[in-house]
Amino acid sequence: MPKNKRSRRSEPSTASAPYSLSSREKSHQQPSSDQPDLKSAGTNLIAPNTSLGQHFLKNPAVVTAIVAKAAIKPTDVVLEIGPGTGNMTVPLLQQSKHVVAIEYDNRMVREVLKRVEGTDQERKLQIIQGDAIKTRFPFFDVCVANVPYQISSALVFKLLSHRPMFRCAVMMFQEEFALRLTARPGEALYCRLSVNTQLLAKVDQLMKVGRNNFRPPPKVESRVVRIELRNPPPPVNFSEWDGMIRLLFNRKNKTLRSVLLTKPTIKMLDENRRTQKALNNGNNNMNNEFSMMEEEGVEKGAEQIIEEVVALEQWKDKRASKLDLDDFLSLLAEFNKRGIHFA
Ligand SMILES: C[S@@+](CC[C@H](N)C(=O)[O-])C[C@H]1O[C@@H](n2cnc3c(N)ncnc32)[C@H](O)[C@@H]1O
Repeated sequence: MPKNKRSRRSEPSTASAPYSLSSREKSHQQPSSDQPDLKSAGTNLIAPNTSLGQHFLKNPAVVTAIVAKAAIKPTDVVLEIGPGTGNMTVPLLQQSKHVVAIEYDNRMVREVLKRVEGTDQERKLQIIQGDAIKTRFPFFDVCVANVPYQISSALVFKLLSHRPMFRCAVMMFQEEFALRLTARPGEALYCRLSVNTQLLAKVDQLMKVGRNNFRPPPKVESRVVRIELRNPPPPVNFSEWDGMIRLLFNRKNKTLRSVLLTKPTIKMLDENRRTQKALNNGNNNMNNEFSMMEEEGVEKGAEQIIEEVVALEQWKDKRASKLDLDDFLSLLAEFNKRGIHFA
């Protein structure tokens, strides 16, 4: 989908011109008996606002496949982000106990409501109008989303930290974003997003979805992934972890030594060290790492400690682009042991 900036308009836009279907699109919309009827979606009456990522799924087979991958149980509460005109909302309602949908555009909110009005599904649907990133998520078992690609990253991080844990999230993303989620060390797409997501969740690639399955077609191909949070979560302070990963992936192909031994990084780590020390002194904890180091008269600055760590055999000449989760976890432990903290 387009890489436009997120639009944050105070007034959601209204349709300026009818959006009519080409005959090819019409033929795509013929539902089979076991597929959702997307014809009643009314998307042909509303001009899609592409700055809100409004590319609606028009192929009922894709909708059915996504909903099937979510393996929804009749007792489930489903969270849908960006229901649009409700193409997925209707089958989700049919299979679950309750659907909470968060939609930014009030034209879409009206459209979904219109679609279920007077049906058995009406009482099972709750729509929240607002920005999904700023909205507090309710309790849910499964999340299903075909979202504007400009909020993908914020949404993934929001889901990764959501509690209580949910069973899974089945989500459509721009192809490259989806591939970043599962990229492995040494692959070109391996990045901070890959490492952070894989630390906190298991991600599976489920299917590719071509541009022509959407109306209007986005500029890029898409993929559907399933995200399952690791339970229990890894025993790591995430802000500290992310502080280190963010630094190292700023220049992922440089050696750890050259990324960490820069003036601003040393300054920042020394400041963190002083803060940590003040906090620890405030807590009057005589057993902490600083008081032990002071007693031994071995207190060092961040620069010296970084030199020491990156000279260790396992880190010598290593680059973030080639390190895996276990490597990063032991690197962080190595620094923490010496009183260096990244947050
Ligand atoms: C790609 S369309 C998908 C519509 C529908 N789920 C489908 O598959 O046909 C994305 C939807 O997300 C909505 N949206 C955009 N930004 C949003 C945000 N920040 N929070 C919630 N919904 C948003 C758009 O208005 C649009 O209806």
